[in-house]
Amino acid sequence: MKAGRAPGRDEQAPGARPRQAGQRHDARPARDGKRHGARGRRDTSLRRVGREARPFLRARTGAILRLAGWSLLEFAQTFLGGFGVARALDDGFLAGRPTTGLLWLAVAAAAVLPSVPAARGVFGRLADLVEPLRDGLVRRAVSRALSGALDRAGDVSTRSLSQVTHQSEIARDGWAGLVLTLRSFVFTAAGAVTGLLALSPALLLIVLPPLLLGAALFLATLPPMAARQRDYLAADEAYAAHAGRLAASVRDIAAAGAAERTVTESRTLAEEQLAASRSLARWSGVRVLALAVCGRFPPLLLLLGAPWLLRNGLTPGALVGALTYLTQALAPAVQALMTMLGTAGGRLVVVLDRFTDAPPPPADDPPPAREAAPPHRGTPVAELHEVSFAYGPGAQPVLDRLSLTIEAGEHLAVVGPSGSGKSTLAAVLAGTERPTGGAVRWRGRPVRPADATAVRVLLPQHAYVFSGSLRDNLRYHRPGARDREIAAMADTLGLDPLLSRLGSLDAAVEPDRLSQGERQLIALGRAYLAAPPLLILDEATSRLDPAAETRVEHAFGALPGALVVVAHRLSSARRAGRTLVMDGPRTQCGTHGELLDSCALYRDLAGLWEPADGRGEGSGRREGNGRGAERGRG
Ligand SMILES: Nc1ncnc2c1ncn2[C@@H]1O[C@H](COP(=O)(O)OP(=O)(O)OP(=O)(O)O)[C@@H](O)[C@H]1O
Repeated sequence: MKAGRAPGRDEQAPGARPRQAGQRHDARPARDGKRHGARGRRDTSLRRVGREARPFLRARTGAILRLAGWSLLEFAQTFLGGFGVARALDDGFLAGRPTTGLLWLAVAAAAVLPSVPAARGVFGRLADLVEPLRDGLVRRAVSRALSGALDRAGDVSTRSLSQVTHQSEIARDGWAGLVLTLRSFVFTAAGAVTGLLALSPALLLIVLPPLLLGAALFLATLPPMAARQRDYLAADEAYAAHAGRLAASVRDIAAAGAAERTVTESRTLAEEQLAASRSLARWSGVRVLALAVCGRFPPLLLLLGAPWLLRNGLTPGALVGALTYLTQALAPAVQALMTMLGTAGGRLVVVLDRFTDAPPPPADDPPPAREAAPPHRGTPVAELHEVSFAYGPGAQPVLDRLSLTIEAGEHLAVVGPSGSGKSTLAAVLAGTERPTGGAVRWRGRPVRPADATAVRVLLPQHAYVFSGSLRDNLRYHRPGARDREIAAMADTLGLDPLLSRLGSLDAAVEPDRLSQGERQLIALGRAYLAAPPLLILDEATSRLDPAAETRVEHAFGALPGALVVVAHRLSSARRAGRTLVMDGPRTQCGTHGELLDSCALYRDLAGLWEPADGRGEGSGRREGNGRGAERGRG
């Protein structure tokens, strides 16, 4: 048999590993209801961040007031900038008094001078607001890592390390930028509006509507942009995690023949990332529109309304002063604020939410969840209808119009000489090879890759075991399996000696230090815990001794699903209710007794196997289900 050509759930590469118990950040959110889910997350994340921000800010009221004090200089500078220009024109140059004009210009210019000590003061006070945030975040990440280390190793420590180093720095820089920009905007806007009011209240009639409209539009884009930002980060993280696992498991993927599925998964993740970035870009477009309305429309409207304003008593100096406020102070401040809120602000909320997010629940918290409801005995689990298969257009068919029904509770053995197509049949049944003719159905429905994990487990000869704890290896298909279920499984399948040798379920599994038989036992153990509707063992017990194999097959035979065993011993075929004999495209199906009577190839195989099995056939014609050959072509 070709080991690992047909990947089953056990043969999934780490890139396809199911979610571990307690892993809260689902790297790849389901497409269905994705928006809905994102909305729910965003609402709670904003609320969570807001709830934690309020006491933080309350405790730093003094620092905020000191920062505001230094920022008053910015207010004065803005106010004098426009007002000085207006007075210089009206009272100086246009009134024929150039000296007065120059003096007012000097006043406007002098207002810039205090900006140097003001910047020093602002940055000094800024530290009082920013450093405590970072210290608090680092403290939180460290304590989370310590409690995580007590519970379990793994994801938590990786996440905490990123929080201590990278994410806390992003939060600190984002928070510092937000405070600086917000403060500057508030005092600049206040200075400009006061100046406009001082020059002529009518100016506000023209300037305020576009400013307010743009601000409203911008605020409306914030929640969806935060959600898109979060989706994008999640998609980015999912892709990065997938790529990281791929890099570490290229050999496993090749060994398990999971390349095609891995490529499909990579493509899906890349498409999700692309969709998230496109959506983010669309909202960025709306934000640019808001910026334009806010920053560019007021000066434009002022110029358009200039004749009306001048007719109604506005002086030319006041008009130029107002333009100075709009173009030199307000527009840059609005632009800086919106850019800040739209980029670093969104990131800040997302990153802070990671810290406010509750830590993952303990590993055993989630209730054990079977991946599929147990099938009713006797209902068809897998059906082949006139199935043909060849490895290439000109190649000899390996399967030729084979029809076969496998029912829940049934135990089917597949036997045949080397190269007769047993592994190919296993792959076609498992849906990893598509038939070139005919149809395969699972539980009455055409095979869909999306159903694969819920329907079947295919174990090849070479078992896939990964570095990690024994518990993680055994719970690979059922992350929620409890320790007592694992213990019961170990008892049933005969894993206890291996468990004792390794020490405990927490023991680290080093695949290279396990024998082939031990690896097979681990793979069989996780398949038993998963109890899938269809279990296909493609020589998956070949490295077990006959007694262990008997124990395992009896245990699997008692499960409610269907069991298909590519047998390499006569004893294995005799245990099955039915046996399918493959001889290239020719097949024959029947009970052990029927086949001994009617199938020369089976008799030959039985003769060859008997000595190796170490026991005679005796009168061992077991009762099968008596269905006989279903479809063969001789
Ligand atoms: N990937 C492949 N490409 C082309 N031909 C293949 C491929 N895999 C198998 N075959 C051919 O298909 C036929 C059936 O192979 P298959 O592995 O299914 O037989 P088998 O009964 O499982 O053999 P064994 O018991 O030796 O593993 C053989 O002739 C084999 O050479």
